[in-house]
Amino acid sequence: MTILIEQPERGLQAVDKKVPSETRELVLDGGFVVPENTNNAGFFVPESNSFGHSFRDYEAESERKESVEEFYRLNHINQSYDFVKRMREEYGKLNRVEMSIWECCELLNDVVDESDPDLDEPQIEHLLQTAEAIRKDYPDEDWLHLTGLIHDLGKVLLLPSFGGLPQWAVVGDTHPLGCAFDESIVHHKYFKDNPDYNNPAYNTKNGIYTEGCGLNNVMISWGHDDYMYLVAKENKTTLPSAGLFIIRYHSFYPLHKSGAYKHLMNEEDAENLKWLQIFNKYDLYSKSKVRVDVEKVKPYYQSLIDKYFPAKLRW
Ligand SMILES: O[C@H]1[C@H](O)[C@@H](O)[C@H](O)[C@@H](O)[C@H]1O
Ligand SMILES: [Fe+2]
Ligand SMILES: [Fe+2]
Repeated sequence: MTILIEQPERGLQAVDKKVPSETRELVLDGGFVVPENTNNAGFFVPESNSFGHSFRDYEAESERKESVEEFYRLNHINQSYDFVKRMREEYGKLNRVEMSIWECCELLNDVVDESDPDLDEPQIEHLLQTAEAIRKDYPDEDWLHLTGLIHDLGKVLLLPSFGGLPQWAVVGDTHPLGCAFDESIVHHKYFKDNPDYNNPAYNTKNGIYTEGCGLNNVMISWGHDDYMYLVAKENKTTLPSAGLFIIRYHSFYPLHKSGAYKHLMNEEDAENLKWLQIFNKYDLYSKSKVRVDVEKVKPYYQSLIDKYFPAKLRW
């Protein structure tokens, strides 16, 4: 089957990487049939996830509904400004493990994400499904294939050797701290028990920030996105800034799906956001039960790792 992907506007460019203007298709051709549908912008998207529900439907009755809601309750209560600040400082030291990118991919074999209503496969499958789907549609953007492969590697924070953080501190959608919690955030009602909720310094539209200050200056809830961004940056990756932006903000659905918090972006963020929106279709709609042959694709991804990363990284 073929899925048509939303078109970025013609003539607009990302900072390092020009957003291509020709039509791209998300092809999920694993030899299985997925019901398809046309969204209101005229693009084909799969109608249902592996459980037969629509994607990111947090209200649909399913075997995962209750546990996902409980996940967000804990996430919203515990992720405070102070918590995030402490985690960034602590994990910014990168003094836990030394290993290659591929070794980290293999560790994800043992990780299942409890926040995700659409997928219960080991995470390594999701990485390869995302990367391979992008590769089919954007064959020349090798940096974007690699970004797909590594975007969720930060989920190793769940493993004991990385501190064994609870799920609410690793996965799920992200949102800013230090300003009001936007209503578009999944299960928003649980924020009322967050210590920042009634703090007048943090609960206005701008909070501690100024308009256009740039997302780099905004504290985002702690998890696999920001951690992997820190790992990539501190280990001196040569990925373009759009790749780092995707890794850092791919769970920031309130921004890239709902358009909340756009007033905090600067010009560079606005350019990079176009790539993130392309990426998101692959991250979300490539989730399926179809397995990728790891050994077959490994040499290709290893060549990209060698191009953009050192052999060993500090984690
Ligand atoms: O449940 C999912 C999952 O944890 C993804 O890795 C993350 O990027 C999404 O934003 C989240 O909703
Ligand atoms: Fe993610
Ligand atoms: Fe993902």
